[in-house]
Amino acid sequence: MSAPKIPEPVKDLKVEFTKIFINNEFVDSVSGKTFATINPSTGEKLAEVQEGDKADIDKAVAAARAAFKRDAEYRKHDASDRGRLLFKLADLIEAHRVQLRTLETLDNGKPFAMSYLGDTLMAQKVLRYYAGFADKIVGQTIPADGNVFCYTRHEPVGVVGAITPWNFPLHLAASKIAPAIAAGCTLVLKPAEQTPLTALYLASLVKQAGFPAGVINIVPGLGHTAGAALTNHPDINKITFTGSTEVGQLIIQGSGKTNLKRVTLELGGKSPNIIFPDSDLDYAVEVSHQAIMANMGQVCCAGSRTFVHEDIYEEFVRRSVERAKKRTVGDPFDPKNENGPQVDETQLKKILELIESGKTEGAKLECGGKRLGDKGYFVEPTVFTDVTSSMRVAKEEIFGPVQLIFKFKDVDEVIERANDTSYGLAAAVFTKNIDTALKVANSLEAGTVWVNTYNHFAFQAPFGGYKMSGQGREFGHYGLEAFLEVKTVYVRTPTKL
Ligand SMILES: NC(=O)c1ccc[n+]([C@@H]2O[C@H](COP(=O)([O-])OP(=O)(O)OC[C@H]3O[C@@H](n4cnc5c(N)ncnc54)[C@H](O)[C@@H]3O)[C@@H](O)[C@H]2O)c1
Repeated sequence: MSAPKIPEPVKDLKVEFTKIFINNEFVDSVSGKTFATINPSTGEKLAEVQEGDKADIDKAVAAARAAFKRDAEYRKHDASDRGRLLFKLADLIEAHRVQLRTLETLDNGKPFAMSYLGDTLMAQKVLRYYAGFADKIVGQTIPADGNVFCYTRHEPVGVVGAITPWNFPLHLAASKIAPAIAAGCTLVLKPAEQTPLTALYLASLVKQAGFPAGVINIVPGLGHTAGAALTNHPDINKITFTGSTEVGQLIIQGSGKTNLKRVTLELGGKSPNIIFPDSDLDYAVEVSHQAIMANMGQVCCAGSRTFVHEDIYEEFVRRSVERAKKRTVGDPFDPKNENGPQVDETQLKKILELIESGKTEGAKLECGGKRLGDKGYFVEPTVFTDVTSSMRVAKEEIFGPVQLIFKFKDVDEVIERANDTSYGLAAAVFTKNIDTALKVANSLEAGTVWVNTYNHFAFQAPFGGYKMSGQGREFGHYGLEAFLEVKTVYVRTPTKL
């Protein structure tokens, strides 16, 4: 299929939805508090949003629990009705895509085309993928020993708490909602405080789509208050979380301290991208550049450690630096810009501080390294060489447009170095040699490995991390199972069946 034409953004879009969404109603916070969401391109306030806290989370969880009761309207629906609701929500996102994309770019700063490709389109796709699953969730009949008829039922895990980050706000909100609803759960979603606006717009579409009250609730708020209240809530059966490894650890602790709620974690990464000398150099340089620079480097599986074979190292570095210098940065609504701003001042400062540490620790800054302008949170595309594994830039997730290029000599050495990280989200290898490709792919400790490509995503396939990059999987059938409990039923029979 050819890529659809990207339409013009909405001019002077008014922010309509800033309230907490509980029981299909937009309401103010119990405390009366609000927080500001900022346009990262200008640093100016976009809107004041109602700030949910523990009392609001309690209300939302009570609404989701009531909607999950066995005699509630939602539980009496046919499974295919849940699929129909998800299809309807996807259609509504498609109908409102220009408003949603405009809002995403205003709130997050990502290029308008990325708001289409990375968010509204992904949101539609994931909702449609799981909509089809709703009436295809099947158990087994089991030839158990003894005089019994034995079968399993796959039942919804219950009330789900979903916590999302700011880098793909709409896409990740939809990615939590879709499998939870397909499985028959109800849900309370807390979007990231930096980018709450598209999730709140989505709330208005939830109501239009016809979801019964309480099935999907959306509570904007801060992490250490609203997020923590959800994590520690005794009446939440499962948390599905995307965000940093540090907060992932708090979520597991919260589960352990309270009711052992199920937990799925999609966390950070420091993903290796390995280039062998037989690869197509122009292609490998471009894909490796995009692997780290796309979405301003704010991608959990970004190719943040580029390992290049010594035979092509000099030339690869030369071309990568040339490419990084050409990358256009500026107003994300201007289609000629490849990068917009980083999401907020905190991220800007974190990235600049890590760049400084790289320079102090002896890495060679080939290009970039500075803030661009004094308005908004723009960072120059940056390339470092002569990086060693002990440097902070090599170990910590920078989450910015900073490429690190390392030199290697042979396959076993690079596998070892690539795996020398506490993360394990993704990895890539570029080579024309199938034996090398398979050896590397099978040896890397990562949840996803790309061969001769990067950042290829399909909702039909699972995604998730080894080691400290996560727990469990999202997407595909694996992602659905994460929202299901398995019940085994034995029925005594007079004879062996
Ligand atoms: N693996 C993936 O699929 C994936 C995708 C996107 C982002 N990420 C990771 O997310 C991180 C960037 O996002 P971030 O800075 O927003 O992460 P973050 O962990 O600070 O925030 C993510 C979410 O958690 C909430 N939160 C913060 N403190 C909390 C607490 N104490 N209890 C409960 N919730 C809390 C935030 O409000 C936000 O909604 C990066 O590390 C990135 O790699 C991972």
